[in-house]
Amino acid sequence: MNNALQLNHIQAFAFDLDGTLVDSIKDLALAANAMREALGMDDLPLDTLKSFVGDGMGRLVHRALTNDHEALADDALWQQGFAFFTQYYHEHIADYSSPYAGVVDGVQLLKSLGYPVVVVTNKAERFAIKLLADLGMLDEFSLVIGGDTLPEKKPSALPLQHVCEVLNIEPKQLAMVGDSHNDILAAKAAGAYAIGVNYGYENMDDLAQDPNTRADAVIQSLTQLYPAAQDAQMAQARES
Ligand SMILES: O=C(O)COP(=O)(O)O
Ligand SMILES: [Mg+2]
Repeated sequence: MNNALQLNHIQAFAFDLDGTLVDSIKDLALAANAMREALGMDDLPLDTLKSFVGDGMGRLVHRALTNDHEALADDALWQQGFAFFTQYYHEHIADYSSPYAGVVDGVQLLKSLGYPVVVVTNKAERFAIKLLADLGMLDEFSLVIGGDTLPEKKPSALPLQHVCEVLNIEPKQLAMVGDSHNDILAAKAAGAYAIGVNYGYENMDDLAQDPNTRADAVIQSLTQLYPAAQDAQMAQARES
């Protein structure tokens, strides 16, 4: 059981990209299967490929080539696969991808209350920027941190610590909203507030079984953040 949204100390919101802001799985899966076909392999089912997303494109290519979550492909095969995948995916990044219901409104409502909103994704930065730009969403975010922007990616605390430095806030004043264990682990490692979404690529009920990957609160739509943020701002105004 997760707690109700409690945004009283929150000054800014960081959003994960794949599985949280954007339903990108079909384009990722088509690119992974196009790569496999180019290398003479059969297609993999969408659900299998979905379980391979979340640790960046390098890992996705290893997993898609080996059809295994942990295995690493042979180096030369990986080089070939990665080159094919990145070129194909860059060209087809937004063929089928679109923001989830509630995302555009949810983000705009938070901005209307004055919160900075940023993106913290494990997707490589240039792909994250292209996807957001192609969907007309890039200008909503004051900062986009990709999986290769800093020396470490989620579940490391580093990307969220960096966001806090840039925004000049304390980690406990940042809410991280995501769909995967990496988002929750990163939030907890940084000391930020971890909000899970229950419509993405990982199952929040499964993640809640382990205290380390249990979100502080789970939401069905980003629009739910608005009334909770309004309440928090009213409580803050009463205190000051
Ligand atoms: O590219 C990935 O592996 C996942 O990206 P995400 O961090 O936006 O979910
Ligand atoms: Mg995600």
